Amino acid sequence: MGGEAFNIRRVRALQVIDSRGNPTIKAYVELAGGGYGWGIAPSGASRGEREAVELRDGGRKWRGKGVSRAVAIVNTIVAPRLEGVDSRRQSYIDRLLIELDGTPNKSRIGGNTTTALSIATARAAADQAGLELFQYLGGAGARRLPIPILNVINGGVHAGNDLDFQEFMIVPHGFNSFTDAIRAAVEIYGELRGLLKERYGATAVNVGDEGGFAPPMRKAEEPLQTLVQAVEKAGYEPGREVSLGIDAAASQLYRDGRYLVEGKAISREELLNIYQRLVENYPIVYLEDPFSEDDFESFKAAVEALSARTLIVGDDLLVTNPERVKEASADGAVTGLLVKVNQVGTLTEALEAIQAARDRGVAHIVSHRSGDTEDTFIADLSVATGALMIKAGAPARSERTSKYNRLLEIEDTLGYSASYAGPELLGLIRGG
Ligand SMILES: O=C(O)[C@@H](CO)OP(=O)(O)O
Ligand SMILES: [Mg+2]
Repeated sequence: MGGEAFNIRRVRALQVIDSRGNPTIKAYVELAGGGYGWGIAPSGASRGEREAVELRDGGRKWRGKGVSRAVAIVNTIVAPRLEGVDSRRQSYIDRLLIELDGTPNKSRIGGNTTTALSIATARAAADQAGLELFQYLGGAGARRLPIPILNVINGGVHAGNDLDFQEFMIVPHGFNSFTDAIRAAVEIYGELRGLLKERYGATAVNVGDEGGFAPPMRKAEEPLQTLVQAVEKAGYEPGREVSLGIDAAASQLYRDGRYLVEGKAISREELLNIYQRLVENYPIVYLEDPFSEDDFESFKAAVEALSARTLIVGDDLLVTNPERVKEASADGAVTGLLVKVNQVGTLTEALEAIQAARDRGVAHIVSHRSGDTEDTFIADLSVATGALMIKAGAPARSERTSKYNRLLEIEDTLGYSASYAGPELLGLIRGG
């Protein structure tokens, strides 16, 4: 196949909408040989302060959230620079975008713009090569399916209830395949719906941004207890087959050195005590952003106190930034990295962050955003990079199920050569 076939012939962008009904940018890349790719930027609500900036128009149209400026930047400034470049040179193209932007946080051309372009480029090159996206990105070794961690009870800024912590997840690890894990998750989700309806009435099973329920609960014990019941009712063993996870998204709870939990401003030590109690009483294996994005010391304390039982994962703390990952991993502030391409803005930088984590024995978890779309790129990315887990919301709402469905398809495509990360989880935590 001639090298020229991979050259970029045309780059375009368009305004589309995400799962919250906000505009977002979709980029298209066409190659000389006919290869074709697209990518849509997702959008977070509980954003880290150090994330790449989303470029938005302001004003009255599209409720001020339009991305027509970002679209215009692609069509007039970026497109001429990328045309003629070999689409397989992902890192060169991403560097070009970084240089075109020229700011440390991508505020000029927008992290949303670069994310959509970066994904579209990878997809086009894979298409031209005639490879599945996960195989193009990950090679022959990419055949392990990640553990889905499903946010089934929502709180924090993702829901209108009084739960302080943002996400309560089920982690179906004790299975031999991704397919079996998803089946269990769906069964548990169904049992949970029944339990909540019985207890709180029909409105409690309205769903939050990520497809999870948002029942009128207050204390963290309530969702955890209910989840254990739902796991048991579905016929699975809590802790052995299905464990639990929390994303506290604690930056959202942080005010002047204290954390607002259950209506009180508590100290970091008191918050750590709460986690300790929860981890002792419930089969929690995943704890994300237990402290604020500036509270490195508390993350370290959490790793010391809790890492024999649960992963301590940095999201807002690390913002998928390779330098932050190096620092936090070397310092023992995390045992897990949450990966969101749009937090840093390019695929190349996200891959660097993953490499930095891997080099330091830190597991990585590929993640969606609370405002997401039909783009299933993260499913392929998780398999390509050998992620331990994927966080993609509840098994409801198509922008969430599309990721799980893509992984079901990948497992099917791989056939006998597929493996599942689940059975390794407990050994990995206990051993580390
Ligand atoms: O905090 C998180 O981990 C994410 C995704 O669940 O939320 P958001 O996209 O709003 O940052
Ligand atoms: Mg988070």
